[in-house]
Amino acid sequence: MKYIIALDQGTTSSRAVLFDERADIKGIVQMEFRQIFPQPGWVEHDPGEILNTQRLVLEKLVQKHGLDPRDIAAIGITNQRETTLLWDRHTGEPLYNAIVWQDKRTAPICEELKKKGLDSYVRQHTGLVIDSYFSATKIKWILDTVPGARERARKGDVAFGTVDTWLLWNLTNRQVHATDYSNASRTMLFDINTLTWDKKLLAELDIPEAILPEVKPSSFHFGNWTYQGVDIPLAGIAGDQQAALFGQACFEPAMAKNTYGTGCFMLMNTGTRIQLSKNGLITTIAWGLGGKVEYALEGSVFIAGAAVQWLRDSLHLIDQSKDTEYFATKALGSNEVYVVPAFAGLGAPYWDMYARGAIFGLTRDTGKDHIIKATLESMAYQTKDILNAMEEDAGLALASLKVDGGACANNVLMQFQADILGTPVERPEIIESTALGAAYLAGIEVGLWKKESIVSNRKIQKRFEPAMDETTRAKLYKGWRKAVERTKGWED
Ligand SMILES: Nc1ncnc2c1ncn2[C@@H]1O[C@H](COP(=O)(O)OP(=O)(O)O)[C@@H](O)[C@H]1O
Ligand SMILES: O=P(O)(O)OC[C@H](O)CO
Repeated sequence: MKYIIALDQGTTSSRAVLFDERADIKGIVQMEFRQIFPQPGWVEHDPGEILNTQRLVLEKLVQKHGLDPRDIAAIGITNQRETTLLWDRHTGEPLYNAIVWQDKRTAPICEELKKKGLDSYVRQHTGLVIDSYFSATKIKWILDTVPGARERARKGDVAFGTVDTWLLWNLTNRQVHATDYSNASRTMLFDINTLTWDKKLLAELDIPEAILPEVKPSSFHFGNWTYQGVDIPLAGIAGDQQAALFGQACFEPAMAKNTYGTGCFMLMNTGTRIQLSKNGLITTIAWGLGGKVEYALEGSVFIAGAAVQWLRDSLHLIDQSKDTEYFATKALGSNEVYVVPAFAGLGAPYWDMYARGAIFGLTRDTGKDHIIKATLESMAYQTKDILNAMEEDAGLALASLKVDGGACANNVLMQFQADILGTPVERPEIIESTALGAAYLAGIEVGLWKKESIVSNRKIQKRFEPAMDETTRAKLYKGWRKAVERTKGWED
């Protein structure tokens, strides 16, 4: 029996997932790591913790299942995207903590770019909107802030990477400095038309080209992880949301999935066509595979499951994420409270770096249950904002929404999602689509699987049918839009 391991380096935890030849999950080892909030709006990770937790879960998984390293056909890497690391090529020492995708400190740099009138250039070339979400301004901030950093970078002593690149470089014993097309397309420095780094944007931000990784297909033999003397191919890399699109077998244009993790990310395959959104979505590379690159439209919501963590860790209203289902059930039928979790500004389709969170509709009888329920519902409302934009861009209505990610295990949330969309919601048997996608990409490269067989492997576990009348749906959604309007531009 041969195995594939997926390394899923997420925003809040590092996971290693073991798949057998049938792509069934045989084991998962997971470790959370620290979220560092040095100032309001700033979010950092310790690069050493990212690496150590990821290495530990990988080694634990291999040991726990008594795997012979020769039976591990390949490893795939998938990762939280945009999060930015710079390190010394000689010592491996990071120049600064990893600046996480949610971090808002570079909003002023974005304003400068906007003032220079670069919005449409950025859109045309990178498919993105100018926002602190993407890596480019985070790189500039580190180069501007760490003494001597830019000089060292010019001399070729510094490497930049998103998390996949950091892991790959370390797992290959500092041999390979590379990334894949899907991750490169999240930097705001990569031209998605020509598939090259964009010289004009590099110059505007004063980022030396010498720090950049090589860009390769997502299914590719990047290098080896040597374990107990055996070389195991690192044969796939993709950003976690693109990996989930792959894992859900969304291979044809107009096929879409929505992942409910820390954030919420809906991606729709647009094939080999670059489609620019008229409704606040971004255009991204889905993957590079079989000698071509495919694209996707994406709606990125910054806070989804993270709002549930806020209920747990900051408000102490619940002990565990899954408790939300119990409390929300107690408040079913009451819909007057809205939580807008704009803790890190608002992403698609609003793109407001200055929005901040708020709770609306409080009355004397509002209790814990209502706030918990409204927090869950905020994920569904944000998803509706995105789906509306996507359907308008694509000129079609989705027959059903494919879901995955940690929070899609919540039945109350999924039923409300179907209700508020008026569209059925399909939950697959394997909700670890991200890891599955990374495993598939690696397995294809080493000849274990074929893309065609992946479609027949996907099984639905539960389908949620809409049960809400149109008048109620319209009334509730109107309330949500009103609430969102009032959170915009809160921070000066
Ligand atoms: N049953 C649940 N109900 C609501 N939220 C949940 C539930 N289970 C997990 N979550 C939320 O989902 C997120 C974890 O999902 P996961 O896909 O592991 O995220 P990530 O890859 O971003 O770390 C957490 O934010 C957690 O609070
Ligand atoms: O860690 P996740 O699963 O919330 O994903 C984060 C995204 O990749 C950020 O763009």
